[in-house]
Amino acid sequence: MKPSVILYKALPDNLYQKLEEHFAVIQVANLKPETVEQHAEAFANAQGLLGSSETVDTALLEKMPKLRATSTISVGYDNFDVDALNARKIALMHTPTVLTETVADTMMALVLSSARRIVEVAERVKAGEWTKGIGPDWFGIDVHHKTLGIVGMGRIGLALAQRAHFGFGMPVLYNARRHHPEAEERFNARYCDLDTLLQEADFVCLVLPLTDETHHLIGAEQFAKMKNSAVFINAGRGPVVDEQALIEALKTGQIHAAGLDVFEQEPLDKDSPLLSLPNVVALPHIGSATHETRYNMAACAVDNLIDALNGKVDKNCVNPQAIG
Ligand SMILES: NC(=O)c1ccc[n+]([C@@H]2O[C@H](COP(=O)([O-])OP(=O)(O)OC[C@H]3O[C@@H](n4cnc5c(N)ncnc54)[C@H](O)[C@@H]3O)[C@@H](O)[C@H]2O)c1
Repeated sequence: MKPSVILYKALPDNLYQKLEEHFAVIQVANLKPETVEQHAEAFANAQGLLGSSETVDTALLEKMPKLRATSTISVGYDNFDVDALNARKIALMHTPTVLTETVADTMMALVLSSARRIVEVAERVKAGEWTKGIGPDWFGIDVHHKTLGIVGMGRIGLALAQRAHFGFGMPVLYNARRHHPEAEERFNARYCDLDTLLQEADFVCLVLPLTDETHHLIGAEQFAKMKNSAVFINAGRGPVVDEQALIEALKTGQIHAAGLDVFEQEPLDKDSPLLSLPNVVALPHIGSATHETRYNMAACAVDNLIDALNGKVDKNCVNPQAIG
């Protein structure tokens, strides 16, 4: 008999079929308690779990006593209780690498659109305000040859450094938990402590995972250290930044502008002050959201679940040591 798996995200037809070749698939809309209640038997029998974005905590795991592997269609996995998975030797698979270049593109788009006010001025053109030659109230600030600071020099940070260095002639500073010789050799990136990066960078770009250590890593004290001309970019996870402090820094001119793909609460509240500030570009968490990349992530997650339920956790497994 094929192992049962719960799928909580829509998949392209061919990937759904592939999953069905290996498993008995039960598709559900989400992982909310009422959904779990409604499909209690399916959850009780499931050995695998595949989807994205929803919270996987001890309460859910208790409903899934046979679970052996979870596969998330994302690289970030802060929505999983990893300690609880480890305690039960449940594999957690994710999709690094396939989305790296696309997220770096999104970050560069945020850098450019925040500095050059692309969204704001395009809206003014659409509103019919371009009635004569433009003046300084339409101007932005330069990107090329400015200093780009990357907080979190991992896969995506490296791809961003490549774009900044080769594409825009930007000196690159970075802060991470360890030195990154590849970034230093290929992109002439300079390692520095966080305070130095905040003080020296014209663009402060965050692409960090959300952990206990990174929660609210950037708050009032950190914004105070940035240049008044600094542009702040966050494409990692919203709660890495104290959003109230960010709003204050933007309102008071402590920093120049922000480009944000992630927020403390998602979807962002329609009454958030961030949405009425002209110096903010706010995106709906689209870092990896292209047709090609989202397909590749889903395909990777399907392969990951097949591998994990066959005992293969040498690739794309977050917790191989816990599986034993
Ligand atoms: N906006 C989006 O749609 C989107 C898409 C993909 C990934 N992400 C986020 O980006 C994160 C990074 O992805 P990645 O593939 O580059 O991961 P990665 O693991 O390759 O890189 C993470 C980097 O952060 C560093 N880091 C971790 N904790 C730190 C700390 N306390 N201080 C300084 N540096 C620290 C690590 O050393 C590493 O260099 C993901 O965890 C995810 O949360 C967002």
